[in-house]
Amino acid sequence: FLPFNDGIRIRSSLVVAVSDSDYEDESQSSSKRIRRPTRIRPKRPSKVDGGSGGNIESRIKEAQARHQEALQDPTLLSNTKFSDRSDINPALKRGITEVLGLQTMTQIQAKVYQEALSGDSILGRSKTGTGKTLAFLLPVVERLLAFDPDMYRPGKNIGIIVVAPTRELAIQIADQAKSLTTYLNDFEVACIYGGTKMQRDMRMLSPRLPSILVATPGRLLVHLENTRVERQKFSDIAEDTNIIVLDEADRLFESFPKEINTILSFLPRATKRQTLLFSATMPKRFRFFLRENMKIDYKEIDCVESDRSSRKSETNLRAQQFFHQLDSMEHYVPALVGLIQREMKKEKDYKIIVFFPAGRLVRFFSQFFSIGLEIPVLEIHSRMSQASRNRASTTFRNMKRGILFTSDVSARGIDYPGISLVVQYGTPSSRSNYIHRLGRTARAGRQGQGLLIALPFEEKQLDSITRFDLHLDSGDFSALDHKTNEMVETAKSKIKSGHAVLTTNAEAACKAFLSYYSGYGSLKPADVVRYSEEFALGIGLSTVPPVESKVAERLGVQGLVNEI
Ligand SMILES: Nc1ncnc2c1ncn2[C@@H]1O[C@H](COP(=O)(O)OP(=O)(O)OP(=O)(O)O)[C@@H](O)[C@H]1O
Repeated sequence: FLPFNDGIRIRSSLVVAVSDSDYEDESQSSSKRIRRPTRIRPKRPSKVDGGSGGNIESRIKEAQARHQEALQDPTLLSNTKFSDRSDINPALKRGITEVLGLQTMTQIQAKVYQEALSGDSILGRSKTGTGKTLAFLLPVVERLLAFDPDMYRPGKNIGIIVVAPTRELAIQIADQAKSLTTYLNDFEVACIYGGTKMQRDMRMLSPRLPSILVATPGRLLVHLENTRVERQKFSDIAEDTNIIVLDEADRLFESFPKEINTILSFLPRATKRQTLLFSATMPKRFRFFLRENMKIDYKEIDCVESDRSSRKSETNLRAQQFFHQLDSMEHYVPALVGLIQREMKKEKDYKIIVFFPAGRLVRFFSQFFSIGLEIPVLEIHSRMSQASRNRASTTFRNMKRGILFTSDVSARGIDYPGISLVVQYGTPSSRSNYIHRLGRTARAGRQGQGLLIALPFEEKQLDSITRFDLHLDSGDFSALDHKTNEMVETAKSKIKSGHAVLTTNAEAACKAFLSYYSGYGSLKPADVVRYSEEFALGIGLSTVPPVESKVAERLGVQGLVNEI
């Protein structure tokens, strides 16, 4: 974490009118394709947050089913029904029960509501899939409604800014805010994120400002530093925003420290605003960082620590966790194929997410499966255009059965309904990362499974995760049936002979493998190159494709690979 200077204003001296060019936000995307931004308008209940958008009877049924599922996790719900609380605005209650389809507050929702309504800053932690989104949205909207006109005027101020680390998560939060506020008048929700045209953001910010603005850090910062809305500097508008929420706060501070630091410096001082920080994980160094550097006097609400009944106390009780150790890189591809086939046979309504360590690996394997093995697979990673990302995300959300290959852009916060299995193909970089990826399954009382596949050289990394009570999955995935084996070999021979799509992506995947594992644990450069060569052979290439000398030097493998 970088040193943090909350309260010190860091401003760009140059404030320019918005240009027509694209801006990227999270450092992840190289795409220049443009997506129409989401203007989220309340009052029109729509198909959001797993809701059917159907008639009232079907929504009531859905709500009852959701409540029954929630009851399956004895640690999830509190004793408080939303309808029992007289201090929740009736219009918000309607949004919660009729649109979101919820009856009883979860533990985190009940605890945060109580505390946040007073305006205190909150550091909130509860396990993945326990309803943190509504836990922060409900009290802040309720507070906003109670503000005097000198604090907040609808359309003239942005009441609440919510920052989330990925675009999909920002969209999801905005969707939930829209559902919650469906029956409120004079209340708008807007969502801005990278990969879209700035001009379109402007249409969401003017002529009226939204009550809630959900944003990714990069795009928000661009507006704070450069934009004028109706001739007013956006940064001056933000000076009057008294409530800020940082969702997945540990990730935001870890990956975007400068951006978050600067964003907060544009807002009212910590003592004058309400700051809500949420995540399922609060690593020690993050707490230390907050204590040392942030001048926020926050209350801590930790629903994880209080849950001592569970041994696997940081992961979700309803997620069964398995691991499998690959004994040779030769098995990398067959084990992946065999595993997917096994799961497809095992569950009628399989809905599987497979996490890979890099976007280029995601791209290659989704094409290897879709083109080479005729097993359709969706992909989401930061190397796609935002439009394709959104399309894949919506498709997967609505699928009863399907497979998504993805990178860590989908690791946090994303709430795809009904995930039966989360596979982590390669040991994740940290405990937190493991918890968040696993948390895409077994949400809100549902059951699910997680399977971590450790590569032959990842034993040590796996050790640091054993505290999660992983059970061994000793299945022999790599023993493929004759037909599948033939298909794998045919796909590999296409790659060898220079298939237009597969070969290019195989080469990119191989470079990504080399690059990712070069910075990994205590692997020696010669070993990284050896494993990369074995990976290359496994996907049909004859060797690691040549890398630029500069890159080889950066990765510490100069002289060990072919350089150009
Ligand atoms: N009170 C409730 N009763 C039943 N289900 C709920 C309740 N509140 C939220 N949910 C459902 O729980 C699911 C997970 O909610 P949400 O995405 O807010 O979890 P989260 O705690 O933020 O998870 P993550 O840590 O992964 O971001 C959603 O499908 C949501 O509709």
